[in-house]
Amino acid sequence: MWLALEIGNSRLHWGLFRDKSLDYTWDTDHLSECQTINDLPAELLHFSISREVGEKISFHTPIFLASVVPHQTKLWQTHPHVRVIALEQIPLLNMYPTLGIDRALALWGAGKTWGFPMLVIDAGTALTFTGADGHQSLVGGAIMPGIGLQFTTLSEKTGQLPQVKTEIMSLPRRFSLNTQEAIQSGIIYTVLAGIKDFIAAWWQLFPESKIVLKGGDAILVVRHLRFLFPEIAENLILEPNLTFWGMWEIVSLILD
Ligand SMILES: Nc1ncnc2c1ncn2[C@@H]1O[C@H](COP(=O)(O)OP(=O)(O)OP(=O)(O)O)[C@@H](O)[C@H]1O
Ligand SMILES: CC(C)(CO)[C@@H](O)C(=O)NCCC(=O)O
Ligand SMILES: [K+]
Repeated sequence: MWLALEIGNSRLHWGLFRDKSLDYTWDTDHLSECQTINDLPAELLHFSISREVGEKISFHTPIFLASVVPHQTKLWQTHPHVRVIALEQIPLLNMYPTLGIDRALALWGAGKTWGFPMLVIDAGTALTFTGADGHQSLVGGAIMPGIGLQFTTLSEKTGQLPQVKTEIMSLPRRFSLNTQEAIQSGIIYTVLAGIKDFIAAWWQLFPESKIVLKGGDAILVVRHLRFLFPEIAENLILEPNLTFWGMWEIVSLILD
């Protein structure tokens, strides 16, 4: 039994693995800077998870960590049972040194599960595209501000734009007559058009490629894509736990 800990820019994502199965997943907040690992033991692991999970894990349960937030990595490295997964441990070819470990793991996990070539779209804090060819070699990708970040920066960096709700249940009018809807329209339609365009460009290169979507905003993205571009949406695979599958692939090599 081991814990997978993915440290993203917004929060911590946890997974509890037993053998090949991912028994539970949950999210918690980042550790605050003043906390040390000695403050946490049980409390932290039990924080915001069910009693059922809490009883299964202890301070001694091994934690395999993949992080894209260096100062959070530092805090967790003081934990005696934490092992940090590094880019070099991922067998993907043609990686560049500053590639995010989350992107590499998600791509590796997706390719191992559904086959290469593969494109992963992560609709998280940042919205990223990451693709590999049929030889398990990184082709490359793109990074843009995620949906939540676009809303937040717009309100924070302007004098009179409000913070608007990110969860857009139904699509706004494209040409809006109020500020809130105009912001939603601008962000959601350009994000969806951008995703459609990247997918079209990828399928030009790799017509047979599967595409997998993950991240905090993935469900929102798929819902709207279904409405606007159903032929694209029906070919997407939604897998919230993609990074954990990538971690499982790597950790089972280590534990063998
Ligand atoms: N409960 C939630 N807490 C935080 N963000 C959420 C939540 N539900 C949906 N979101 C959305 O998810 C996005 C963040 O995605 P995610 O949680 O995958 O990010 P992350 O922790 O930074 O991971 P990554 O670094 O892989 O992007 C935000 O844009 C936010 O709008
Ligand atoms: C792009 C993010 C923030 C997505 O989580 C992360 O993968 C990261 O910090 N990447 C480093 C830069 C890169 O992947 O090229
Ligand atoms: K940064």
